[in-house]
Amino acid sequence: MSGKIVNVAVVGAGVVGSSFMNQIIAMKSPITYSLIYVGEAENSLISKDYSPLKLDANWKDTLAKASDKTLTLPELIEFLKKSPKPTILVDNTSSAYISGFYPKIVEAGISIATPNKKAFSSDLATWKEIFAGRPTDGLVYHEATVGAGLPILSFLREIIQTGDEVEKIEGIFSGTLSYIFNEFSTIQPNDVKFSDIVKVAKELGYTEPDPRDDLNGLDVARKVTIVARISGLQVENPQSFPVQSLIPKPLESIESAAEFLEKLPEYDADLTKLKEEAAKEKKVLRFIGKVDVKTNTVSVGIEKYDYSHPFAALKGSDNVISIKTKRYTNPVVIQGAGAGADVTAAGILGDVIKIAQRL
Ligand SMILES: NC(=O)C1=CN([C@@H]2O[C@H](COP(=O)(O)OP(=O)(O)OC[C@H]3O[C@@H](n4cnc5c(N)ncnc54)[C@H](OP(=O)(O)O)[C@@H]3O)[C@@H](O)[C@H]2O)C=CC1
Ligand SMILES: N[C@@H](CC=O)C(=O)O
Ligand code: NA
Repeated sequence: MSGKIVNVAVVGAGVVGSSFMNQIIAMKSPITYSLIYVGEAENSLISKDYSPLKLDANWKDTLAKASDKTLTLPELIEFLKKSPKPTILVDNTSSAYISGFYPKIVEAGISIATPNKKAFSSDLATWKEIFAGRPTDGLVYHEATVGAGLPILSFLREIIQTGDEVEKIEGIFSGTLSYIFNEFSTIQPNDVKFSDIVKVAKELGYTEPDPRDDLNGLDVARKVTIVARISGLQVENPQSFPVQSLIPKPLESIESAAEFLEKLPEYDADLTKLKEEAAKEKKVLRFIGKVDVKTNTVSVGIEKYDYSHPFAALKGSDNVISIKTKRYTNPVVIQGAGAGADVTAAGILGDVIKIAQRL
């Protein structure tokens, strides 16, 4: 037993955040992970004296009954700065507002574990600030921002640190779009409608809180921005390279996600035509992200693959990411579920453990 105690503050208890809470509460470990703050959008549990909150498997009921108002980010930072133990903030939201504070949080010596892609895929200057690496900075781990719990970022960072050089990364980076195209565009003909599968992907918890963030290609563009930056490319932002959107033009200006999903069936014919054209060539459609370090190019969009290609046989919400490097001339291929609450939460908790071991 090391006797080490690490304080943990959790923001966001939605699909992924709930699974994270269940896992951290159930986890047995020589390090004690002391939950001192759990905040939802409206209410929160705060341990004002930094003693561990008494939470068990019924934490949701306890949180629902909590009367503390959620701290604003500046208030939360002040609270965590005064924590008497090393502290990790777990951001389980998709909030750009919250992740906009990462540079300040890190500078305050607070570490971060998060599946939230926003800060890492916004402007390059923010990325540089977050990873400035000053000796007093908090640590930042974000494995679940790409491929959910799959070990993609840890693998990339480790091989690069040992002197390897990434040449090409290519693959299916979206659990949602993997699931949708695996069901929609198959080797055996089917009459599956694109809009129906989008709804199922949302029900299964694969999509972003607003599924349009998946369909417009931006979620994949964000992930590709992250792996490209780790691989050494100075990608300015996820809009600085070609990204294909699956949102029908007339639906681009609709405000609510609910109205968008209601109108989407009116445009099913376009993608059905595309898949039938591919089928005539004995091909399937897949949504791909590509990084070519040598030519400094990044792109995101639909591609056609022969029935014999491994991407054509993909199942469920699997991501498959192929990484070719100076040493791995035969690419390393990492495949597995790239979305879903439990696998994503495990990726975040794994990061919490890695941070705690280093604090
Ligand atoms: N789902 C998946 O498979 C994967 C998800 N991710 C990432 O995980 C993150 C969470 O996704 P998911 O759980 O699906 O999304 P959800 O919408 O289910 O959860 C987000 C939660 O954050 C809460 N929230 C928003 N703003 C605040 C705030 N200011 N303070 C406290 N809580 C807040 C929301 O509350 P409210 O609803 O009240 O606004 C909601 O409960 C996202 O960044 C996503 O990209 C990464 C990999 C896979
Ligand atoms: N919506 C995303 C969730 C993980 O990042 C996806 O479908 O891949
Ligand atoms: Na990952």
